[in-house]
Amino acid sequence: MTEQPSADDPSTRSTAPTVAVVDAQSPGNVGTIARAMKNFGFEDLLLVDPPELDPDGEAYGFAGHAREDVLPNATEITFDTLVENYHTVGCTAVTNEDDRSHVRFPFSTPAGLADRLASVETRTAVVFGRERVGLTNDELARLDEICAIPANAAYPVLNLGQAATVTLYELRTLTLGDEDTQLPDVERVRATPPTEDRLYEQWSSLLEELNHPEEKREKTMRMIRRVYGRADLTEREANTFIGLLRRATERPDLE
Ligand SMILES: C[S@@+](CC[C@H](N)C(=O)[O-])C[C@H]1O[C@@H](n2cnc3c(N)ncnc32)[C@H](O)[C@@H]1O
Repeated sequence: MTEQPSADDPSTRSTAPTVAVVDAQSPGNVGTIARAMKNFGFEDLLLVDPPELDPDGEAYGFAGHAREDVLPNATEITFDTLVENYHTVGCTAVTNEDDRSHVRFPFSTPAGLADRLASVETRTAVVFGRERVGLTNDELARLDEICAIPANAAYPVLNLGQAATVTLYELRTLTLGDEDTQLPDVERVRATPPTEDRLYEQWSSLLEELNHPEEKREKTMRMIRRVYGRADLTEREANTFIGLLRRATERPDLE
């Protein structure tokens, strides 16, 4: 682990948020967070009172490819230096039982935070707390803002690694462009109006073959249009339905 940074350290000038963990306690949690950081394009990990990170231990075992960079480059920092040098966002569960004038209010969701941070160039640290007791009220009171993941009111407290993963997933828009994610950019070819017309004509023919009652046909056709309208069919899907409907219409046992 490297020494704590000075305010002028160029490695900490990135506008992508830094991730900070206060007293992570379990090395496994540090590894899980480092891996989530690598998955979602975050590089700078700050650790306040970190546990021992043995290269043959859980932290490196859980970190996946982050064992090559995020984890060995993690920096130890004091809480004081963290709050002095960063715009700090404290992540904590918030419930209806919390006093509204309390240090947990007001709060953003991770998605709201991502939107807001997109338009500011502040050196931000997203701060997570201890597995057992989270961030203390005294610590939360010293942070600039609060972020809470909306979860089940009956049990909104995620474990540390999960909380960091969900939060960093939402914040990925600050670090990864579309071209940086692995999902292929497959062009979705919507069914063209002439294909849709052929689809509805084929349905009409089938209703005819089925001797569907005349007085119901208009309503039935409207329903079919609405269903396909909501389904937002691709050209290929529409053609598959046309083929199936044609085969159904031409079945000799319908005559
Ligand atoms: C297991 S939790 C700590 C539990 C502790 N009893 C508390 O209520 O803060 C560990 C860390 O995960 C994060 N966390 C857990 N649930 C969260 C939520 N719903 N929203 C934001 N952060 C959360 C916080 O950073 C918290 O300090």
